[in-house]
Amino acid sequence: MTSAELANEREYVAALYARLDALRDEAAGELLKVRAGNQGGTHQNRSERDAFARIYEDRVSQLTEIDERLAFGRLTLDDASAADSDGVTHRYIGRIGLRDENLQPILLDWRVPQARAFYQATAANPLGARARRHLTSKGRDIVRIDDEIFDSALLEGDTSALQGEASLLASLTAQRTGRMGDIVATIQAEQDRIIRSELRGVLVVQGGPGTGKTAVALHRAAYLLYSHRERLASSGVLIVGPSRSFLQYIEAVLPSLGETGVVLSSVGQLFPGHDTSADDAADVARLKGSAEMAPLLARAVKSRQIVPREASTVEVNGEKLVVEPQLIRNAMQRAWEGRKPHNVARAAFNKAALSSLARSLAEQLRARGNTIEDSDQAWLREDIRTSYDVKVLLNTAWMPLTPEKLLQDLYARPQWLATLTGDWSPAKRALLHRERDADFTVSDVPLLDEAAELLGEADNKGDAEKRERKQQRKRDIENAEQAIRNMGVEGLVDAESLATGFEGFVERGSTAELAAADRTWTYGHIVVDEAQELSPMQWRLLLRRCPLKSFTIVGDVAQASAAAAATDWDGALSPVFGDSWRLEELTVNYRTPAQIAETAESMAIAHGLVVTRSRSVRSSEWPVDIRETPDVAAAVLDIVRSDRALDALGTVAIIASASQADDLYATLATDLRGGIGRGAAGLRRAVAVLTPQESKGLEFDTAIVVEPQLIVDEIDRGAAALYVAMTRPTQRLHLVASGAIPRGIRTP
Ligand SMILES: Nc1ncnc2c1ncn2[C@@H]1O[C@H](COP(=O)(O)OP(=O)(O)OP(=O)(O)O)[C@@H](O)[C@H]1O
Repeated sequence: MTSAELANEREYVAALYARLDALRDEAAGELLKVRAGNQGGTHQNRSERDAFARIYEDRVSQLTEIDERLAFGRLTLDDASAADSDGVTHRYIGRIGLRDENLQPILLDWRVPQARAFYQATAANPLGARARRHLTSKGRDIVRIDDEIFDSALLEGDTSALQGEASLLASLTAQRTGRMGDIVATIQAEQDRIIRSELRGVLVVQGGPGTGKTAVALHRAAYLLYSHRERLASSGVLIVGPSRSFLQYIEAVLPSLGETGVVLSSVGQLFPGHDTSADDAADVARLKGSAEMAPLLARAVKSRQIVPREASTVEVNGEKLVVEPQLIRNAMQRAWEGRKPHNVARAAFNKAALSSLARSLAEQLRARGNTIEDSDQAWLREDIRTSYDVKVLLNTAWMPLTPEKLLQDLYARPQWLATLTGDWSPAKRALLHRERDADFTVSDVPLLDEAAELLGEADNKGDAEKRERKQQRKRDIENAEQAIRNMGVEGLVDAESLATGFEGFVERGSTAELAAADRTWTYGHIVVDEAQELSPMQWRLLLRRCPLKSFTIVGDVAQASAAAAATDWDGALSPVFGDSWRLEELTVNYRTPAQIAETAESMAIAHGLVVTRSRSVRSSEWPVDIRETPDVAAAVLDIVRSDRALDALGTVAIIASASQADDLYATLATDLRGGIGRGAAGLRRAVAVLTPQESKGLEFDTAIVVEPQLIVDEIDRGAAALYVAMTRPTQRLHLVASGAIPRGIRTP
């Protein structure tokens, strides 16, 4: 690399920033114009102008925010027709695409097909590229360039220029902030292939800890939103993660890639209106997650459609009428024929029962010598409908139900549960027992959803309104597309944002907002992270959210530690997707230094876990530190202090089983005061105290794993939990124990 080359790049990137500033000024000018013209016209004209004003505002802030690392790469391509005297063309790759005044591209969005070679070219398969250059910037300035040459003709005898991994290593050793950042500048070829894999079907990405599964899943979401904007704008993308703290950790990645229209949800939040984070004991969670809960709930609903054992007498306007059980049974039969959910079918049941009752009443009155014309049927029906006795009779036979009530009854009424589970042991039934007012747990969420599916909406009006809202959203997007064509601003604004701008017209909300609040919403694509943890009931829920079965599923079966989790993909996925899913593997560990990864893998293998071996891209200077001491808290404090002395701004996780974590936090908080936090709150502090479960998917400069043998012994699937804990650090791992050190750790 010569200083002249660096100077050239500085000049080019400075010109890109100049263009960025000009575009921003232009958008700001347009905004002023739209605002100035914002009087008069029809209501619709005004509303459209409001919408455009919002678009320009967004555009201005997007162009302002993109300032960091606007351009990060350059491809050198063979091009005989190029104006360049060397017969080569350069293409710059960045976070957004830019064109000059003559509409010639001067910067390519990283997601366009022409940018593929930047991520995938190799010397063996250069994909038309002769060289690739990584640009490292500080603020707006380029401070370093690193070249990879695929064509020997371009080498100037100096092969030390082959240092493509330099910017990757720089980003990997950078201090962790407690929030995940994007990796657009350094996406690796095996990752890029997964990111750009086609939208259709089910893609499963398996990889050991730190292989970039989460990073890849998020960049794939950004890629799909960009490449399939038309389809995904109105249906939306859902990203599911294991916990709120995990969502907090990843939430900045998509906005930094310019994508805000996704729904992020933890598994505990997938049933709108409930936000759960606590879970049941392992054996209870395992039962609640098992597929046998689906037929049990179906039986529970069916058993709430009750044919009376004996005839009953109802009073209608002073007239006594005997109602035989057969009349109710027949009405139920009619309702079942419609194959509708319980609350919806109830309307058909009521209708059929009321008609039969009206007929019986008419016959009874006629038998007594009254004249009843056909035209009198209507008021007879009305009399029956408003009769208190009839209401009680029909409601007892077919009560409207909510998912919450169904589940609470099932848990709090052991006798009813017993009638539904004749083949269960009493001990198994007891697992479900709990008080009616107990809080719902994460494992209840898919059961609530299953129940809601079986029950349907209690009032059909709600259903109709939701359908209308969805249709309206589709119409808004079509109108927005038309408006964009009319105003000649294609490429500047997208229909999704413009349609959202129409909400001034009627308060409707963005696709993401609508989707998040609506249980019956079906998404265009779903990304599931830490997917190995999902139970069969959770998979059923997710499938209902995307019947088109367009999924990206990432995880590591060796890290499966939830009670109802699967230990192989086939077992987890075949009941949901059959064999129509494709598997990709990630094999390079970007997070954990080699000596830590090896120790963790050795422990995992010694405990019988099937790990996907991966290659660490680096090692760090700190060997795994094992401390055996009777005073664990003092040792942890000592390690935290020396770690802070080594790296005052780094992040530290203290990972301990639940029985230890709270006490440790209480002890350490006295010494570390505001610098330490428990659970998700710890992620905003220098030191976080977490259980292995809470640490899932996260990473820290240093991890201190406390009483590792207790983690193995106390937690269901404890070895997997310890494997998760040991693979969190990017630099240093300490193990502190007053008791035994788990098998496999001393002999890496
Ligand atoms: N191509 C890349 N360039 C730079 N950093 C990367 C790249 N790929 C992954 N990383 C970094 O490696 C770390 C681990 O990535 P990530 O959290 O996505 O791994 P994971 O496979 O989901 O791990 P786990 O299974 O342990 O949750 C993150 O800091 C991520 O930013």
